[in-house]
Amino acid sequence: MQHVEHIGIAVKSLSESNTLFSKLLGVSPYKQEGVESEGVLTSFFQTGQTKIELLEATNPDSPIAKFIEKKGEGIHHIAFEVEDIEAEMARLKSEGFILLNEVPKKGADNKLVCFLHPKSTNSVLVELCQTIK
Ligand SMILES: C[C@@H](C(=O)O)C(=O)SCCNC(=O)CCNC(=O)[C@H](O)C(C)(C)COP(=O)(O)OP(=O)(O)OC[C@H]1O[C@@H](n2cnc3c(N)ncnc32)[C@H](O)[C@@H]1OP(=O)(O)O
Ligand SMILES: [Co+2]
Repeated sequence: MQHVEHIGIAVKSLSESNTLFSKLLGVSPYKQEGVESEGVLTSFFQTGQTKIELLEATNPDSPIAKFIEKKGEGIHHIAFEVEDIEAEMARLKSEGFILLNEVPKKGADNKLVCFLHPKSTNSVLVELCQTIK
C-alpha cells in the first residue's frame, strides 16, 4: 500500500460542512461528485498529498445514513492508494482480511475502489483505491 489517499468523513449536510472545512483547511473544495452506486454525494479538499472526502447520504439505505444513525457524524474510513488493486485485494484476502466487494468498483475522483470489512481491521473501515489511467 502507498500513502493515505483520503480520509472519508460522514456529514449530515455537505453544504454546511463545506463551509466549515473550507475555514478549517484554508482551501475550498476542488470538486463535488455524486456516486449513486454508493448513495453518496462527496466533496474533496486537497491537503498536501492527501485529500479530505466529505460524504453526505443521498438515500436512507446509504452506508453514510446508517453510520450517522448509529455513530453520528465523524471519520468514516481511511483510503490508501494502491498501484495494482487486484493484486492488493488478493494479497489482503490471503492474509485473512474480509473484502466487501470481490470486484473493484468505480468510486469518486477517478478511482477504482475496494472496501475491507471493519470487523477484520480493528473496527476501521479501510478503502483501497487505484487511479484509473
Ligand atoms: C465514493 C467512495 C470513494 O471514496 O471513492 C466512498 O468512499 S463511498 C463510502 C460509502 N461506501 C461504503 O462505506 C461501502 C462499504 N461499506 C459497507 O459495505 C458497510 O457500510 C459496512 C462497513 C459493511 C457496514 O454496514 P452495516 O452498518 O449495514 O453493517 P452492520 O450493521 O453489519 O455493521 C457491522 C459493524 O460495522 C460497524 N461499522 C459500520 N460502518 C463502520 C465504519 N465506517 N467504520 C467502522 N465500523 C463501522 C457497525 O457499527 C457494526 O459494528 P457492531 O457489530 O460492533 O455494531
Ligand atoms: Co472514500
